[in-house]
Amino acid sequence: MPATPTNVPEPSRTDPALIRNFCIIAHIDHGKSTLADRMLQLTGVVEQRQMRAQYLDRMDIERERGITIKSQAVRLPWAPTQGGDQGGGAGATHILNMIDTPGHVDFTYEVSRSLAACEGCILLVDAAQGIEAQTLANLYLALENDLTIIPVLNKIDLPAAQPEKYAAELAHIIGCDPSDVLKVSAKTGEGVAELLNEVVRLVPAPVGVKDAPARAMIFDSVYDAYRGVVTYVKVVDGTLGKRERIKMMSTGAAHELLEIGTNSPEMTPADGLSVGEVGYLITGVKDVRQSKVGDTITQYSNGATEPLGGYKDPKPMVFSGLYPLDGSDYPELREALDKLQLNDAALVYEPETSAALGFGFRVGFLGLLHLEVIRERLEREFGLDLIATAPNVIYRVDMEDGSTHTVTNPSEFPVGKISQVHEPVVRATILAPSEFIGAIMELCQNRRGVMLGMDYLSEDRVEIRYTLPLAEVVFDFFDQLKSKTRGYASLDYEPTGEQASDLVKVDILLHGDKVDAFSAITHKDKAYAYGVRLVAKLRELIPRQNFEVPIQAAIGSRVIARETVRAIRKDVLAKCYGGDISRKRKLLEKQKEGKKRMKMVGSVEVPQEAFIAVLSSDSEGDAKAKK
Ligand SMILES: Nc1nc2c(ncn2[C@@H]2O[C@H](COP(=O)(O)OP(=O)(O)OP(=O)(O)O)[C@@H](O)[C@H]2O)c(=O)[nH]1
Repeated sequence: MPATPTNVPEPSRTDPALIRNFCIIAHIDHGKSTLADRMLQLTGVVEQRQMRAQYLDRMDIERERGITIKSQAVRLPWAPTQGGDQGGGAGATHILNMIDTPGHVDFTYEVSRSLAACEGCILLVDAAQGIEAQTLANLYLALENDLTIIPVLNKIDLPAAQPEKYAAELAHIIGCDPSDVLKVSAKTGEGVAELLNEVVRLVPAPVGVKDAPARAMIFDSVYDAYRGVVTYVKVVDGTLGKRERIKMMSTGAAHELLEIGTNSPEMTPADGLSVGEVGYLITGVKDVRQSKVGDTITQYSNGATEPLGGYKDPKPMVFSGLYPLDGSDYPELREALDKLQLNDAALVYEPETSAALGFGFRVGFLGLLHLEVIRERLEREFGLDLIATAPNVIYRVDMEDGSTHTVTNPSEFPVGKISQVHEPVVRATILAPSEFIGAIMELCQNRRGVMLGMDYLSEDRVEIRYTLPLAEVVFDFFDQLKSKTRGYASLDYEPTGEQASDLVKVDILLHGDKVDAFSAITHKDKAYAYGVRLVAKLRELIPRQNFEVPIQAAIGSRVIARETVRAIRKDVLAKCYGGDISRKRKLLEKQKEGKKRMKMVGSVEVPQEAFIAVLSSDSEGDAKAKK
């Protein structure tokens, strides 16, 4: 049941001057959920007896089960002096909309849409740990969106807390006075009421044109098994009313508003939403791709003509083949992908067959993190065991006969006379303490980067900009960057087009048969190292067979590396003298078990582990060992 506070009367259409839209940004584990809990409690939207730890997270679990959905935005009524120490009676009741940002900054576009729905943010930092990479990455995004930033140190109840030290650090980074940094304990609730007062005092009220045609920005879109897609919006101009016909401005598609309302924190229907208000709407669409993050909603007739800025069509940048370990799980994999796509506008896939891995899908992702999240969800939520082929980007291949091929799978790289191969490039921005400049430059140089510039943000922090081939970024670049900078560097990149490069396809042959799953497109200078490394790795992983198995790496018909797995099946009974039949049986059973996990590739048995080991993300072109 909606827990409507009894003590605070709430106006149905809020005066924009009384609205404050804010979000909490923090490094992982710095206490964002705990602080949100305290706010729900203090503002009375969740009654004491219903309160339990991480209230909003609890809804997350429910959402997975399809019962209710996670609140992307919670409406909190707050009269500024309530619970504060100013005294003098309660002020006017304000509406604070706390907007959740997607957890990871790698989904920069989604995070920046959530931030665009706010006028201010709380920058939460653990008082025992100080600023971390994600704090900074989020902070810079908030600054880009012109948000008012309220610096807050959390966990001041901890004995290890060093509030003075970290207040100075925070103040230095955002350019305020250390005394402006608030200190709270989300655990005990100390300082949280004062923090809410500061949100009212410091965060600007939203501004918009009340009588204009409606313009609402979609900052999140969530699929719910019972209600279809729930779209979270911030109304920038005008008013959206119940049962109104609306239009998605990027596609022109029309929908009827079946329900509109706010979350406090359960969904509460309302008559409409107007300037500055944040809430949800339901149109009955069944697929988030029809209600895309960043799009502008307006009235169907006499609507706005100019969309709000910032809409980008999600475009897959990285592709990988996903195959069930057990071929009979293929229908389940298809079903799982269908389900995930309902909630993920950026996920695209099509069926694909591999001689080595059987039936699977070629799946397109926004980036490597997106890939990992999807893979993890397929395995965790749908119980699938998967093999993912090494991720690759999209290549454009011009042939001498004038034709052009778009390649999303290395095994489809055209044969014949190629005139030029183009690959996507990104503009990468790396922020890190200046002591790591050398290590970062070395890494970028190794990845075929071209430096664009470098600036000192403070005396010991730098911003380094590079153009890098996307293919070099998607392979463990972030991991390498983190390990070379002790976790301090943050990385952001955006696509900036493509460049012609000297690229070749390296094939791996087992006993003369090409193994499509191991084909890779690499820079010519790295092809040899890739071939040698892969072949050596496979030799270690492929057990001896009844016959000799040559393992070769080749560019076209030219073999660049070769190893051999010598013949002879391992006789597991060789050392087993005498007549202990049970021991013999055990050994044979064990051998049989091992064989079950083999895949036949042509005439060669390859253990699953070989695929997994070879395709894991450290199978990178340059010979740098992963730390
Ligand atoms: N002592 C103390 N512990 C706190 C405080 N705030 C949060 N914690 C603890 O810190 C841990 C992380 O808190 P969360 O609220 O889950 O952090 P989060 O930032 O939401 O983390 P993610 O949801 O994983 O990003 C939990 O074990 C909390 O109990 C605080 O003020 N004092």
